[in-house]
Amino acid sequence: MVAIATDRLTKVFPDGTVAVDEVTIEAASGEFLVLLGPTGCGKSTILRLVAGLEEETSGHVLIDGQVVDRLSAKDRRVAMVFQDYALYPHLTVAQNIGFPLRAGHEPATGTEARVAEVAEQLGVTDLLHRLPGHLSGGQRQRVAMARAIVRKPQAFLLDEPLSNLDAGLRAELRTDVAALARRLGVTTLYVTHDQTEAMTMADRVAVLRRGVLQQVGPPAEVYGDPATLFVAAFIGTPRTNLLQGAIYLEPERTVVDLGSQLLEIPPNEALAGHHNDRVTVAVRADALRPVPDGGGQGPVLRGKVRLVENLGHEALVHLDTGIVPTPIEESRLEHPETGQHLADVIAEDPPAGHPFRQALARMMPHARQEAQPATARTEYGFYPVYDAELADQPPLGDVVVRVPAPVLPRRGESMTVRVDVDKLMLFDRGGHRIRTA
Ligand SMILES: Nc1ncnc2c1ncn2[C@@H]1O[C@H](COP(=O)(O)OP(=O)(O)OP(=O)(O)O)[C@@H](O)[C@H]1O
Repeated sequence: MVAIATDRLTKVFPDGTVAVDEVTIEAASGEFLVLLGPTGCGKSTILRLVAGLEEETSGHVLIDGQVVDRLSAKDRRVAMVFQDYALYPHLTVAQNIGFPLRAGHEPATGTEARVAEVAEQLGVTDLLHRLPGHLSGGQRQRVAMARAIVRKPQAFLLDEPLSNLDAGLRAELRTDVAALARRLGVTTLYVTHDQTEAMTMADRVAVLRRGVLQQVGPPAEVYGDPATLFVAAFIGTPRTNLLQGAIYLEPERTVVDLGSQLLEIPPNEALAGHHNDRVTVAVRADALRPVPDGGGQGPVLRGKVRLVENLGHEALVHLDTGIVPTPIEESRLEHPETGQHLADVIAEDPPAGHPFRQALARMMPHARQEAQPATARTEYGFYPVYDAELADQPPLGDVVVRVPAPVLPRRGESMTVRVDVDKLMLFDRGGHRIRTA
């Protein structure tokens, strides 16, 4: 098998859209590399450039170490599978799978055996005589995969192949697809905007934003050690709490002023140049643990319960802490999962007068009552920035905490959470990580 690489690959469309911006990545031979990012970040364009379906503006595509910029799509020997299957409706499953062999004028004798072999690998042997119209979505996708591998490609390019399937089938197929790629040892580039898919399938994940590569690493690394604020925000469910703050270095302690509350953090040499700097504190729900009111010793945050999302085995509790979140300057389109949270829908989208928002507000009449931009209330005097253009109302100081069932708090109750400061992540104003470990 062969490695697939891009070298400062750039694509600017005629209308000036920079879809891919100097992206350099390499999928090692046999590796399953997932390109992850929100809608419009350039994932599909990268795949199409690698496949030779699109011409790069600058930079190179390398297959097996060779620059293939001048090779036609057909000569690159990579197989691409799209989300919409694109099977021929009037051909049977067997004919669909065998189509690339016939189109490639390979001897008919070998075709049948090869079709039978890949049908077996994909578990579609029983369907060989059916027409695509008589298959389920999952079956169609298996057939599309079978057709893609029938010519023993050097690499697999998969563009959101599971996104048309329902959730259950998607979970099942994602295991199958990853297992198949590994069994065949084919180098695979897999595009998705679904972080669960990326985290469960990938050897490594490449996170993209607006055409720019943010970070490449194994799933545990991009989750646990994000390089940029965007990666921290995009990966993780529930969404990472992103809080505006400022750092104060004092002889006897190091403090992050969060506007309405202070958090003492361990002194760290990496912070030496950051006295007085505005930062974003990223804290995932797993770094927060409810403690009895008062909190005892150690760093805590305090807030009022604003919303309890009961998930059965646990609940996600939204605390109004008065701390101002850092806006991530992304639209809902860029972050499709956001829409699943009712509170976020109300907080972000659609605009105030919209009937949908009014309907939601009737369902949750108290949801935004206390909205106030936080102002300095600590001795350090840090004022968070509230950008009125990014939301039509001041954001609530929402911090999301996991609380195990069955003892769930109620709305309006006070709550104290202990912060595991070793898991705090700090980002500078440019969104770059300030590494403290
Ligand atoms: N032919 C084109 N002409 C102009 N702009 C284009 C063209 N194709 C794509 N784009 C733009 O390039 C950017 C990247 O598009 P691309 O399809 O690669 O994104 P994506 O990350 O795959 O998104 P999705 O998940 O929605 O498929 C987008 O802003 C898109 O609107």
